[in-house]
Amino acid sequence: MAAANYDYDLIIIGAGVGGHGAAIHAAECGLKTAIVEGDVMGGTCVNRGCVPSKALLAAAGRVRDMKNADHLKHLGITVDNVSFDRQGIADHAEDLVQTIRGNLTRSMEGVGVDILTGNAGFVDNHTISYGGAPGTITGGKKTAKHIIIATGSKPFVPPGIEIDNKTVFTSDAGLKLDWLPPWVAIIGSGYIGLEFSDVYTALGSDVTFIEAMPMIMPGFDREIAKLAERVLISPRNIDYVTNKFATKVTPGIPGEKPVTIELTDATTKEVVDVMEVDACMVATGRSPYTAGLNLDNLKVETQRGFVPTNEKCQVLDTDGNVIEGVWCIGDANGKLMLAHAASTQGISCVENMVGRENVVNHEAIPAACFTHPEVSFVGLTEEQAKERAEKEGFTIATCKTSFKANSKALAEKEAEGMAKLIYDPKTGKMYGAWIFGLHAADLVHEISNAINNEQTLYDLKFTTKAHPTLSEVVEELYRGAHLEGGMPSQKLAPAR
Ligand SMILES: Cc1cc2nc3c(=O)[nH]c(=O)nc-3n(C[C@H](O)[C@H](O)[C@H](O)COP(=O)(O)OP(=O)(O)OC[C@H]3O[C@@H](n4cnc5c(N)ncnc54)[C@H](O)[C@@H]3O)c2cc1C
Ligand SMILES: NC(=O)c1ccc[n+]([C@@H]2O[C@H](COP(=O)([O-])OP(=O)(O)OC[C@H]3O[C@@H](n4cnc5c(N)ncnc54)[C@H](O)[C@@H]3O)[C@@H](O)[C@H]2O)c1
Repeated sequence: MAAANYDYDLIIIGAGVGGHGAAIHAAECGLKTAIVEGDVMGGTCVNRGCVPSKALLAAAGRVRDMKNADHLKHLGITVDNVSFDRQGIADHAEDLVQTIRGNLTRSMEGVGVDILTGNAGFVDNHTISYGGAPGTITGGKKTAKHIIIATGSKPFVPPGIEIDNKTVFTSDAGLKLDWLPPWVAIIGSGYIGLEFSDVYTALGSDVTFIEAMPMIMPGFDREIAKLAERVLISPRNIDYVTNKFATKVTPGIPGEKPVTIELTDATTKEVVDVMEVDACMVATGRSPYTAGLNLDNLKVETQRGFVPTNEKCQVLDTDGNVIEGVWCIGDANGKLMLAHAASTQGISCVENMVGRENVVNHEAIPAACFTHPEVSFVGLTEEQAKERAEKEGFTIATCKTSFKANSKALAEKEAEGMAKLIYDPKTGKMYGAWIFGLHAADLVHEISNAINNEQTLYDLKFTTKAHPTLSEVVEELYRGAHLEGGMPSQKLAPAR
């Protein structure tokens, strides 16, 4: 039974991972819930993002490993004639998408969430209209006490770049792995660019990065980016240009006519080169997918397309006031464009709806780039932490450890890597952690959970990990951190 006078307690617009997380939790909390999807279930992550990209990375990673004769020889192994089937790898990704899309849909049906189809937009803050063809809203109307916008994002393509989805494409078409261009230029060296460079080079393509910022991997902690460059870029068939914008990209014809890319210097704004390559992937970020929601009816003005929200993900009107009953989560609010951030925000909104105060700490949300080896982090870079420390008047210190000191990594002969912790030596508060190395994506959670639970290094310094495990990399960080308040010896297990 929904709240008085409404069809539902909660309607969610968009069935991506954010919408899914909110729907499952709402049903568990006893809220009568519906989710409206204008396209296929699962959104970006399942259909055009995390899921197919990780399937490609898994297969390409195996190819890279098995072709790495040097590494295998050190383990006493010889493998001859490694080959792969491009279509087979593409099929693996597509099969996984189908499986996870089915699981996601059934999991919502299983807890009684109503699935409505068609594009949705607002009539008012408690009413949506849905069911028309994309871009139109002509179907039925439904009311709810609460409405969550979870409409996600689409690839951002800078002006001047012509997409033909064959020789010039974004991740949407790239994930289909229709062909393996001998030489591919990737515009943007963020998450998507890096992960695709890992896939392409493992499968034999050469890569050139075009990056607008003065350095590649500009979002990473500088020290980690330098090491990542030494391992992920320099030894591979990858080169790069930095401080250059791709200002004009013209598609080609595979095997006949090259793609041309006009490069403009970011400082002088002058065209400095025209590159010719076989293909070009555009990985220059993503734009919120909020058009068509009829946000005017709520007096909401988007900011570069993002829906303005407060710390609880409640939507704000043009005067900055909370619009009662309307929430926005995931890529559409732009707080942190990651799948698990979207779903955590969704759960948090539901908690607030049922009267349990909740605010997501985005500095405790981990992130990872699934290259081989992986990069992971939580919180701030050292550069950001220094800036904050200066502004807020505290000190920061860093502590580092190498995977070369870890027995498990050495046993695997994969000891190229480092971990770094950024903390306040007085309070033991952790502001950020960065890990580059084998299974970094899994290792970061211990630290992100600790930050979320507001644990300090005084709580963690002498915790124990099994030996030999990669987790001892994190143990090394905790033990190596210098605490000005002395050693927390009372935390040691009592002697027997
Ligand atoms: C190549 C790639 C790899 C990625 N890899 C990772 C990764 O490894 N880890 C990670 O954490 N993140 C990853 N991401 C990011 C992740 O996919 C997104 O952060 C996440 O999908 C955002 O979830 P969301 O629920 O906000 O939106 P989405 O997943 O985009 O879902 C939004 C849904 O809303 C629907 N919709 C939009 N408008 C309407 C409307 N008006 N009416 C009805 N329905 C509507 C859309 O059709 C869509 O299904 C990746 C992204 C890409 C592109
Ligand atoms: N493993 C993961 O969690 C994962 C994987 C893929 C994508 N994602 C998400 O998807 C989103 C999009 O990823 P992305 O890699 O496209 O974006 P990004 O923001 O990570 O990187 C974009 C890069 O492109 C550069 N750039 C922008 N315009 C340019 C231009 N005209 N010429 C040259 N360089 C230009 C930027 O300086 C930046 O380095 C990210 O926000 C990320 O959160 C996450």
